[in-house]
Amino acid sequence: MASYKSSYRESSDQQIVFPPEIEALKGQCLPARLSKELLLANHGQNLRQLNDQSAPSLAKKFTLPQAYPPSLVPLKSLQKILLRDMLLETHHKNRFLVAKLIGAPYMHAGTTTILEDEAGDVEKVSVHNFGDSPDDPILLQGIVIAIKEPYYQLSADGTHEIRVDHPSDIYIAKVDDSSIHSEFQTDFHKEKTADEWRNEGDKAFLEKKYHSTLSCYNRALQTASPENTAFIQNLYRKRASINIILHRFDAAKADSYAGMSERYLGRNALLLALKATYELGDYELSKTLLESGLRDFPNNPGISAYSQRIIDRVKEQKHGRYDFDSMLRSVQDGNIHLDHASYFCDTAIGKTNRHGRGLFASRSFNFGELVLCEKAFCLPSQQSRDELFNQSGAVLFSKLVNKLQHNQSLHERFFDLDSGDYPRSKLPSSQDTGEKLRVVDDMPIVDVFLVETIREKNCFNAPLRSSEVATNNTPTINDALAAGLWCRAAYINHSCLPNTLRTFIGDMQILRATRTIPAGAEITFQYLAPDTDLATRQDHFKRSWGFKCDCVLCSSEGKSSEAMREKRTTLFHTIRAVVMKNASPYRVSKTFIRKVQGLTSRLEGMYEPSLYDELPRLALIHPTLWLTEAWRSHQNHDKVLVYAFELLRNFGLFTTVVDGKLEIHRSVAMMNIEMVRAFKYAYEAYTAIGELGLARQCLQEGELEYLITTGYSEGAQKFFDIA
Ligand SMILES: C[S@@+](CC[C@H](N)C(=O)[O-])C[C@H]1O[C@@H](n2cnc3c(N)ncnc32)[C@H](O)[C@@H]1O
Repeated sequence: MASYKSSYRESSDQQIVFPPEIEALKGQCLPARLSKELLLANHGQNLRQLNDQSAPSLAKKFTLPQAYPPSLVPLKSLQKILLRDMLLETHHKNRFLVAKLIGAPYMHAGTTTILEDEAGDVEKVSVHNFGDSPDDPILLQGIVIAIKEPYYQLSADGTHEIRVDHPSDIYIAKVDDSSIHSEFQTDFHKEKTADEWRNEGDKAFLEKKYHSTLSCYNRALQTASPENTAFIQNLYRKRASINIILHRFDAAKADSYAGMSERYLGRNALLLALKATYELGDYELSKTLLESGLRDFPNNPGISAYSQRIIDRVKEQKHGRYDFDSMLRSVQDGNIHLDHASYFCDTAIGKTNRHGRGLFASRSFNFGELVLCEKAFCLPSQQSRDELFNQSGAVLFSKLVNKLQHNQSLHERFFDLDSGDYPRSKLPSSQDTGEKLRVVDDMPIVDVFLVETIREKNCFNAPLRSSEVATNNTPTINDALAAGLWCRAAYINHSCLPNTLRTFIGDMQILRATRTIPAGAEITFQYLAPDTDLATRQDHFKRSWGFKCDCVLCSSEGKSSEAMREKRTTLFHTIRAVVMKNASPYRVSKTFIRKVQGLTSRLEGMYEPSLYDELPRLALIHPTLWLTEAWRSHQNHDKVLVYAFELLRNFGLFTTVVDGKLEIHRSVAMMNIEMVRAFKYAYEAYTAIGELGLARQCLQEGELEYLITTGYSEGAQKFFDIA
């Protein structure tokens, strides 16, 4: 979680220092503006320079002096402003600027172009987070836009520009747009007929320029005669399919409904509505659409193809029944966005005593049982991961903004997430219903700074497949961790001694119980595997999420004197250094093993029994794992058993053998793949000394823990080396 620090935060943390002559311009109108010719010439030069450079990177740094809120006011309630009246370093509340884009756009960290206002003044404008793309720009030369509550930015080098960060602050003018009261619009918008716009859209579609297609279809719809319903409905259907391609599912759903006529309850419109609702995860509505589709068009393969998919999704959503093997196969084919529904209906969001909101069990869960399986709200694709390995937080941010910008129905789910003390704007309410308005001037309101704060506090780093932990401890580039966001799991609070463990297959997050969870109990997991040193781990939690962990382990560890904690940490590092000299435990002499054993016993003596008798002892985990493996390489089965059970005990899993049966107490146990290894080694050792009952029990226990730590049972036989 939270490994990426956004650039806007960096810049707001570090105040920009302006030279005095530039500082003096703050809050002033610009004394002398560049001429249109000069500005366009400079722009052209920038454009050429940019073309000479390598391709612009999506994750290129962007800077912003300070966060400012998006406009929540409809255009009709804002007052127009001209460039000449705008003040530098000022956010012009309650104002809007109407302008025509007169430069060719170039894309770097955002889209930069030149605008001209209604008085003929010109200025550079840079629009960020708009989802614009170099091959298929949205902010085309010639279009008219309104910038709501514009921010006039001054840079330390004395350059200036209109800066737009919130996509909902850009309004693209329609044909004959009365909301912006401008003469500007007419020359560009009225130059083609509806037919011509549609044909141009079709042409752009064939060239795969989907933004252009959309813009042409919009113009065709705005220009078409209202009587021409067949033409209009056809255009809605066309636009619905483009919206599906662009993942604008809300708009696709609305367009497909608008594309259904009474006479022609169109097969295509129905299929499009089915696709859009399915992609939005509304399987109940998809089911209803499917039923009418099967009734009216029984032989349509496109519609019938949804039958089994919808049945499966409902089964997953309601009962948590998944085919994990097929999920795994899909990911192996390089696909990370899996066609599965989320199961979380057996959990509930509630208030905790000290940690804000949390997620609670609505029923009891047995050890190993699936508690939740959630499809990512957003997880960048494999290609983005490879390209921008170190920038996955930036990619996630950009994808989140894009998704929210076009799918207002997802806002409640996302914007309800924790944003710490970020000052949220109060959304306006509808006069009729009193409901919060999330759309103003037909644009879903997206506060990009809020999106980033939510991302930072709520995202997880995920591998492509958690099974990698069983074979490979360091992920390869293809299996690299990428930042993603899962909205339900984001309510889960951290505990160092949690009751669940999360794993991943592609974009599905799987959560299993690591002990029995009674109904009503809070569900917790580890945000980070806790560092052995209390101060270091508290520091991680503080820096990344702003909290101090007060779990039983941290509280008890806090009662250990600082001197004792320091002694433990120092000895732990000494053991690590000694062991690292002989990195592999498989080729070491017994004398060397005994040396490590001696040091480990000393470390054990530094854990006060009064505090740790019933708790994990984190610093002892690695030494005892090493000793188990070292004795295993010498086939000393008795020693393997001693250290395997010591290892389990250090994880907080206490075992006793009573009447030839293993009894396990796991109420404070942590779990990871090393614990599964301990069971594997104990199974092998018991088998070797002929204790077959205990061997079987260790194997069964280990297999269940394998399922929890990797997410599924595939690969367990190989891991335990059993036929
Ligand atoms: C992913 S959110 C978890 C849900 C959050 N509690 C909420 O109210 O939406 C992460 C935030 O929860 C809080 N949190 C999580 N674990 C905590 C813990 N063990 N102790 C205190 N606060 C915690 C912190 O404020 C953290 O930034």
